[in-house]
Amino acid sequence: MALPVKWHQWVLDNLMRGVSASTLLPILLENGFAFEQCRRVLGRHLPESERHLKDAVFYRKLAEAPLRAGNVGLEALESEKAQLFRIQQFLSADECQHLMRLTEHKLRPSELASTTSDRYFRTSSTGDLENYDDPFIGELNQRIAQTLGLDHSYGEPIQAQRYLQGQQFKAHTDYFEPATDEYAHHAKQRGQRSWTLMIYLNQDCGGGETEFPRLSLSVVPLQGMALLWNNLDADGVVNGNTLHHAHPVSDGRKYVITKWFRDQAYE
Ligand SMILES: O=C(O)CCC(=O)C(=O)O
Ligand SMILES: [Fe+2]
Repeated sequence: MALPVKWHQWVLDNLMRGVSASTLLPILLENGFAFEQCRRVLGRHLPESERHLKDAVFYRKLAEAPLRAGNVGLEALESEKAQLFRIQQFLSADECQHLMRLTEHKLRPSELASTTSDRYFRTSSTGDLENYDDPFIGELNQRIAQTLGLDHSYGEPIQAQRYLQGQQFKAHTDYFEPATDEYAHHAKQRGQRSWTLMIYLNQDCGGGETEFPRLSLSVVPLQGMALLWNNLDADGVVNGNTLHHAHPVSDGRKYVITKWFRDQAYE
């Protein structure tokens, strides 16, 4: 993906004014653009020593991580426009029941990383499962990290989401939009979001499908099934094809687990 036109022009204007590519590169990276995107526009202006950052290797490894983790039952739902997989029976029915009971314990209105004036954009409730002194949460965190082939230090705290009838999460991406306040605020400490792993805890609800409109794919909740996708491409550039919409629940309740990983670990 090329840089947005406005930023492309900003780079060209600065190069014309004599600002060095080495000065522009860190500014672009700080605003959430991937090294590969920057390299494409800065090209030969970058000194030889800065043309090949380690990042390229890091993001390629990140993209391959779940494939290298020796997962049984990893099925690709899409591999060209995005990396999207499912694993059926990732959790047993008993484990799902246990997590739903925990979730009911303490819920808060779900938050949004991006700013929108639409009060109905995300109407579910969130449970912060890490706050409970429950040994299964640690085990689940470990199972998720192992499945993704990533160290748990890259993970955000595990959450559950509960949707009552009529509740939904409208079309959004899980990554932070580069060059926005949202990116500056959320990515400041631990960088961009990379992989998402979510698990459906029940299937006895109407509606609640997770639709990926740019992949022409709609996933119906199935108890215990995990969906995992890379919010970045293999160059570390945010992948807009991962746009997804948790459709309104038309009957009953829907429960899911969500776990996001970052491209920087906890210190
Ligand atoms: O509930 C779903 O189907 C999707 C949830 C989701 O996209 C999210 O929490 O970011
Ligand atoms: Fe999402």
